[in-house]
Amino acid sequence: MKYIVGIGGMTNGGKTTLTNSLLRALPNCCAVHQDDFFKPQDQIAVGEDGFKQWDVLESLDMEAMLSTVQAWVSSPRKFARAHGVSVRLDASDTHILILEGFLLYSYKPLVDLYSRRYFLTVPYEECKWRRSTRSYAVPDPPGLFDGHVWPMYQKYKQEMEANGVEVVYLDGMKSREELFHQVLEDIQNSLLNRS
Ligand SMILES: Nc1ncnc2c1ncn2[C@@H]1O[C@H](COP(=O)(O)OP(=O)(O)O)[C@@H](O)[C@H]1O
Ligand SMILES: NC(=O)c1ccc[n+]([C@@H]2O[C@H](COP(=O)(O)O)[C@@H](O)[C@H]2O)c1
Ligand SMILES: [Mg+2]
Repeated sequence: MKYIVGIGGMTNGGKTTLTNSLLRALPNCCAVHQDDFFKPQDQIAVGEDGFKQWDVLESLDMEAMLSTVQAWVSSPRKFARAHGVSVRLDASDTHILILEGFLLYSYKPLVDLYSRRYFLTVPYEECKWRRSTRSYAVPDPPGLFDGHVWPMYQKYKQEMEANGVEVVYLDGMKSREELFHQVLEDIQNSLLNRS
């Protein structure tokens, strides 16, 4: 069985942290990180607001991300081997792929592929604070969070809801351990119901 999990939601909600814990715990599990598909800096548009528009779908090479997912779908074993994930021969024939990123549910060709879509959120103040402690490959210029990051987050989330995309909301204020156990149990239950 092939099972695709989305760990989506806002920037600094805790997506990458949660994904790394799940990867260690789930058998035959690979991950694809949306952050690996940002286009080069010189291809990122500059908005009327003067900010580079990192937080829009057009700044990501989503076709390349889709191809990567399709490669996993066509052969999860080959994909796992190529990505250094050991395939457990004793485990049932279940293969899991985690897609992780801040715009997972806004790209039409991917949206129906998920078996389960999670969406991490934290309150505005917490998000802004966590973001201020991060160092991205391209550092945030002053004012980016309020001028670009937060408005784009709200826009895409509203679109997702208007399109009726079903997600399981996760409270990113819970501890790392609590979130990990909650999602691990939920995935395990969902797998049991399918088998
Ligand atoms: N459950 C949590 N509670 C408190 N801080 C967290 C939690 N999960 C992650 N963090 C911290 O928040 C920041 C963003 O986490 P990260 O997993 O990189 O988020 P994302 O990938 O969603 O941007 C990091 O400094 C991380 O250590
Ligand atoms: N990885 C990069 O090349 C890069 C560059 C500039 C901004 N970012 C930021 O990365 C964020 C998405 O990643 P997180 O969800 O892990 O925060 C976006 O909000 C974007 O502004 C990433
Ligand atoms: Mg991340």
